[in-house]
Amino acid sequence: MGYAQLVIGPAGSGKSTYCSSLYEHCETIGRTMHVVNLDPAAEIFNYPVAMDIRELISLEDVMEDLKLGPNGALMYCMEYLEDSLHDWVDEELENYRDDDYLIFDCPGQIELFTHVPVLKNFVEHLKQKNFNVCVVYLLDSQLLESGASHIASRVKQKDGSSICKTKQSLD
Ligand SMILES: Nc1nc2c(ncn2[C@@H]2O[C@H](COP(=O)(O)OP(=O)(O)OP(=O)(O)O)[C@@H](O)[C@H]2O)c(=O)[nH]1
Repeated sequence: MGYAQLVIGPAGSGKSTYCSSLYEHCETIGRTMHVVNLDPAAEIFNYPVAMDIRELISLEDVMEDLKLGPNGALMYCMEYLEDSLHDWVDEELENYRDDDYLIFDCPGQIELFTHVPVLKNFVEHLKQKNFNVCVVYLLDSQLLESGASHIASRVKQKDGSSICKTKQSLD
């Protein structure tokens, strides 16, 4: 069995910092772990990148070729990743032994979790590949003082669609 930890949370909440600290900690205590970059927009890393979505697809290429903005291009990249679960992802996972620990540094855009099932399917795929999966959700602790100011409350409408409530509407 392999072990996987998905690190998620809003942009700038400290996901990459957490991954890099965890990597350093594991090095110090003599444990092996590998950090995977799942953010096609990431450019600078403070940890050795073991597996990198940018080897599969580049955000810049998508923006240029498909004339998309950064958010649309990110969505495209992640759906491309989903389409590649049984080839690129599986081939990359083959490089890791049964008892290896993988940490996935994920993109922060909330749409990837609310609008499309990409990350959910990614987790399901890891589980099918015999990975024991957990998720770490990071949040700036200062935001805890005022929940309504940052939590977008998803409300089901009568027709089954959902809307997001912002601070103003919550107030
Ligand atoms: N004060 C403080 N700053 C932090 C902490 N963790 C991260 N930072 C800083 O916050 C900024 C963003 O950190 P990142 O690790 O890049 O955050 P991220 O969630 O990976 O960001 P995205 O990749 O843009 O989604 C950096 O300048 C970090 O140095 C923390 O625990 N405390």
